[in-house]
Amino acid sequence: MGTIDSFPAIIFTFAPLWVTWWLWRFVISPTLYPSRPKILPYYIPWLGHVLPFIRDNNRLITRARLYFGNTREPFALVLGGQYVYILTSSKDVTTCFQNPKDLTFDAYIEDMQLRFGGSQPAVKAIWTVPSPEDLEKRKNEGGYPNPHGRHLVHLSETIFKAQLHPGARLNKLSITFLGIIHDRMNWGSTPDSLIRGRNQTDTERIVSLKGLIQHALLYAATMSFFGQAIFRVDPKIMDYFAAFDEDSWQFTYQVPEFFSRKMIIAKRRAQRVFDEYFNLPQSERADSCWMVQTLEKEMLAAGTKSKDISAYLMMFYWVLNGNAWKATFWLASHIIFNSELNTLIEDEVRPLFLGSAEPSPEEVMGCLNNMPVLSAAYNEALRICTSSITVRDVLKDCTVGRVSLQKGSRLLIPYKQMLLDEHVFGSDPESFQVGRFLEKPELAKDPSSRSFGGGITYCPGRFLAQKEILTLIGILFGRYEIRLHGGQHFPRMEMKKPCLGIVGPVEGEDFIVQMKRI
Ligand code: HEM
Repeated sequence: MGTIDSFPAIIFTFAPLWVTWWLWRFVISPTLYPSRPKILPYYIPWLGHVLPFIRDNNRLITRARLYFGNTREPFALVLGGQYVYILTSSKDVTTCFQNPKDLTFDAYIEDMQLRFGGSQPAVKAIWTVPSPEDLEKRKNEGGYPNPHGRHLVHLSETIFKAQLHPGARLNKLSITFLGIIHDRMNWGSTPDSLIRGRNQTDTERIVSLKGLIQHALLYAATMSFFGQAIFRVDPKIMDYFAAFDEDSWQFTYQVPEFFSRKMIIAKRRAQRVFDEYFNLPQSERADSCWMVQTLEKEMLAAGTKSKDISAYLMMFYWVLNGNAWKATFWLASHIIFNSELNTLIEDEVRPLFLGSAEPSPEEVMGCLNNMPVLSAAYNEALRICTSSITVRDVLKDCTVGRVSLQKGSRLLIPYKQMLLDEHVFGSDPESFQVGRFLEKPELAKDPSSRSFGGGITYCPGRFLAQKEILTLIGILFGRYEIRLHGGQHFPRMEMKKPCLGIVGPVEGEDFIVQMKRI
């Protein structure tokens, strides 16, 4: 009874407060401070837009963009009491990338390192700028050149680039990486678990497209970066990773353990493999790539322990493997689903494999780079399936476009907003149409085409990613005849789970294909 009586009292007390708050926030304040980004109205103070953001951030951001008249001016959301600015115009994004001093990535990456299992002292050590004495000592020990005296996090960015940007080191790694893809795509290499059926002479099979692609790319990446030893520690490393990756959004959004047990168990298993791997003597891991060895040496020299090195490199393993197989899966699916495109791609890639001798991975790669339909399909597939978001923290009050951003806020760049801009990519931007890039190949260089991000966090793996994706597609449609096995609907993109990279297919959805040797 008392509760019912007090209900109107609560309403009468809080309603005026709520109305005052709402008017201040969404009417008075924007009038007084017109240069600040406008905030999308919301109803519950502090919580703000948290729930719709987690449910489907792209839908919320699109709603906000349209609410503000589709001007693509920066606007703000409120997520758990924090202002989060959203950029949706390529011009503003370019401005943001030109200001890495005020708009930084450091706090976000530090937080990720801690959550990935790095200890406080190790994370502190890798963020500490080395003293001149330490630099001199490292130089004398033959450490990786550090002329600007960078702390290890920024030094590792230069190490990523030294391995992954075009040059001798990338060439060496690519020969191993692409060679393994060629090998895994051999008829005899497909694991039985991926084969659903075969004819008597085993010249035709029914296989899971997703399984085939995921297996070949994860295996090639794991082996070429970390060598045999990681499989000796535990041959199931790829399974643990795949199980973690399936629900890795729960990790990003810090979903409590009770609701994310499957992901947490898979992550722990994968992390244990990395821990044991980095505990092995280095001589047993001599076939790992230059970058892994160099990062390990630099981290040891900075005083970090093997467990912290393992946490850092497991984070790298995630970016290495989280996106490429998904992009390849979508590209292959679109080719298979569209018979006209299938024929065009086959016409382009088949001649590569018709000779009596098997072409070398480098020969194949050299040719794949110059195939207009394949190139257009690659760019279109990336455009459609990208859901990456770049995060920056506003360290100092600054201006982007016509609005001023306040120190202490966070800024997000959801690339999907630009990749689906019909003013750039033409009508019906959500549909897959190879013609967009076939007719205008220069679209791939448009500032709105940013599947690999930009600025200081511009994906250093983009060159390798392109090589692995094109190689796998080239072999799949060049060596084999691939057709859908019976009527199947096109696999759906997983839009219900938040995603910060390339979107995967809905759990359990796949294309089951007939694969025939030619
Ligand atoms: C289709 C495949 C891929 C896509 C779409 C992709 C996309 C991206 C994006 C959007 C970022 C920037 C994230 C941000 O700004 O916070 C990024 C960062 C990064 N990517 Fe990729 N990536 C792919 C494959 C790869 C591969 C194969 C590697 C490694 C060989 C790799 C290594 C990295 C690294 C190390 C970073 C962090 C860079 C830094 O913070 O300095 N990526 N990637």
